[in-house]
Amino acid sequence: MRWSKVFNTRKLAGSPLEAAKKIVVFGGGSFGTAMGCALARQKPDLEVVLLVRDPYLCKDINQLHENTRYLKGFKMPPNVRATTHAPEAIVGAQYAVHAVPVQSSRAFLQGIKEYLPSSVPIICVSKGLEVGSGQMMSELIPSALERKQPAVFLSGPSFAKEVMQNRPTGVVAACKDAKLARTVQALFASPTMRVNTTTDVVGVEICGALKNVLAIAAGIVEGMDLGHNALAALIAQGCSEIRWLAEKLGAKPTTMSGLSGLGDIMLTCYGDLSRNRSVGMRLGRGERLEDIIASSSQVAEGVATAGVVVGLARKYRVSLPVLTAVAQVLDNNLTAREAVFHIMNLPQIEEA
Ligand SMILES: NC(=O)c1ccc[n+]([C@@H]2O[C@H](COP(=O)([O-])OP(=O)(O)OC[C@H]3O[C@@H](n4cnc5c(N)ncnc54)[C@H](O)[C@@H]3O)[C@@H](O)[C@H]2O)c1
Ligand SMILES: O=P(O)(O)OC[C@H](O)CO
Repeated sequence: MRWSKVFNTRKLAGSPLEAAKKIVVFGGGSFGTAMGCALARQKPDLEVVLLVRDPYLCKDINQLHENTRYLKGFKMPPNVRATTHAPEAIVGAQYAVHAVPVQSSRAFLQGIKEYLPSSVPIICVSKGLEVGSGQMMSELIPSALERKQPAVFLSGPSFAKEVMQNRPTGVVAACKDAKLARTVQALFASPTMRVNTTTDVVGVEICGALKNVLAIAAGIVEGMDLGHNALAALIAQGCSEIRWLAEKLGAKPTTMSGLSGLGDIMLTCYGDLSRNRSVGMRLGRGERLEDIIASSSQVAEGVATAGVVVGLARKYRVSLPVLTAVAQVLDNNLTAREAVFHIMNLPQIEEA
């Protein structure tokens, strides 16, 4: 009740949502679609354009008002449409929501940079670290565009399906420019979406990337049927490891206990809808990674990010037994059973 009162007073004329006429969404997968629809539901005359690659999916979205590949069975608001034509998608847009998987983001951004004015804020929802460069999205975006671009990093516990169902969700908008973070807060805030703000971009990004790796570990424990005790101990250890690395990178401790930290860790490690957790579950049951990836049409960012974490652990001289064991299992250097044995037989420690 209190939320909706705040919401009603905030949505006065002159708000960012009121001023917005068109928003482009890069990537018409599950989360791009869900966040595009969340915006479109708030303002029927807002034009939301999904930039997609597949002309068949594009046709379905425009004719059936349904994303038949990524969110089958959900009707999309009539003010959401799709196109495969980047210049047409981008022209006149006041904001760009970036929902392309991290490993494809550099090539994607290089491809559209000439059409995207340098003043248009990117609202990045992708979570992960780039293989090779080790960069976070806040580093990758200016690097790929070869210029400064205003960017906000929106993260937190938010399964696409539940956003699409308009179920209550809380996220955090991170930007060094607090005013821009508040603009994005006002854009997405609704009676079913709470948006906190922070200037801790590094903290929000590292938590969002590493929780995917931890969710794979949680899935492995679940898939091996090791029990509730093991799962809780693993997640607690994983939280410590994320905190150790995040602190080295300059993240704020409060971010760890916030929506993008603990909130998203809990959702992804325990929630059945997590793709990363389900990759882990299948690994824990003995399936091969190649087969799991071949049978899935959706991205599990933790698979690529796990390898990057090994490099970060080395670079910042921090011991991350659980997170680095995930990379070892994914690379076939350890079986899931060996990884568990290895972690259980590490020296007993004082809690830190
Ligand atoms: N699904 C969720 O619940 C959720 C929630 C929060 C954040 N995220 C993050 O959002 C990002 C996108 O995830 P998703 O769930 O939408 O993924 P998805 O697998 O459902 O869809 C990915 C989309 O990106 C497109 N794509 C892939 N490579 C591309 C390229 N080179 N150029 C252009 N488009 C390309 C695909 O065609 C597809 O439309 C990920 O980083 C994910 O971690 C997802
Ligand atoms: O399905 P996952 O594992 O990619 O997780 C989705 C979101 O990041 C949850 O907040």
